[in-house]
Amino acid sequence: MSRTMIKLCGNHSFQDLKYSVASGVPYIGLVFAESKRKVDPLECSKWLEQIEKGRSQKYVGVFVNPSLLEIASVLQYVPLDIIQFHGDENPEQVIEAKMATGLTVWKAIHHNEKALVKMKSFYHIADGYVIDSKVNGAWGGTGKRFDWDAIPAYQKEAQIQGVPCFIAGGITPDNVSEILNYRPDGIDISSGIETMWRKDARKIQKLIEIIENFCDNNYNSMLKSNNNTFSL
Ligand SMILES: O=C(O)c1ccccc1NCC(=O)[C@H](O)[C@H](O)COP(=O)(O)O
Repeated sequence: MSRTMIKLCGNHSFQDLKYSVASGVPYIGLVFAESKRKVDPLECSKWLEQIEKGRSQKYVGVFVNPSLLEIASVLQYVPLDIIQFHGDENPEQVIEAKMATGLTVWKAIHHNEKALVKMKSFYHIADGYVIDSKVNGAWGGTGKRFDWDAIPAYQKEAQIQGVPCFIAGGITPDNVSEILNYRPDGIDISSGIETMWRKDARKIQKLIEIIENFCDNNYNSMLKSNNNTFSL
């Protein structure tokens, strides 16, 4: 059983970034769309210069319906590894950006009755998905969860497409155990690791401990049920 991946999103200060990078999670999110968590590319590049991230950690830039120019103006300063499209971009726009930048692209899909059809339209285009809640007037970072019973259908579609599926929206250290029972490839969290809009090191640590314990326990019970033993 593979570990659930973690993306800590919406880092919008030097201190936020330091906490998220130090946690060792594989994905660090930066929002370049209109939001109270929006970061300025130049300022962000100065923070990043002072931070040594782990070799395998990746920076994910979150955009909402961006033009190519907008993406380029961020990439000029910030060495993003992944572009996350969090608006209502169509497949053509995502292909165009993917070709122009050569970067990995993730597509956010907002949970609703048409979401699976939308997800299918990004087959062979999106390199990963973030399934999020949609709240009027906000594209993301709302702290609101959707009906998690819908998760298996999204996971199944991502599996067919051979790409990872992150679940977002209202996840917190207090409810993450519940979502782990759905075995998501990854979780994407912003509000749930904040206190007064700033990343909270204690919440991050609690989140990671819960996920690591859950994954280790499941791995161990899987070994037991397969009757596997290690010999020294
Ligand atoms: O975080 C934002 O403010 C934001 C604004 C506009 C588009 C996307 C945004 N966040 C994207 C994310 O990947 C968040 O982690 C995701 O929406 C979950 O947020 P939360 O419910 O606060 O954990």
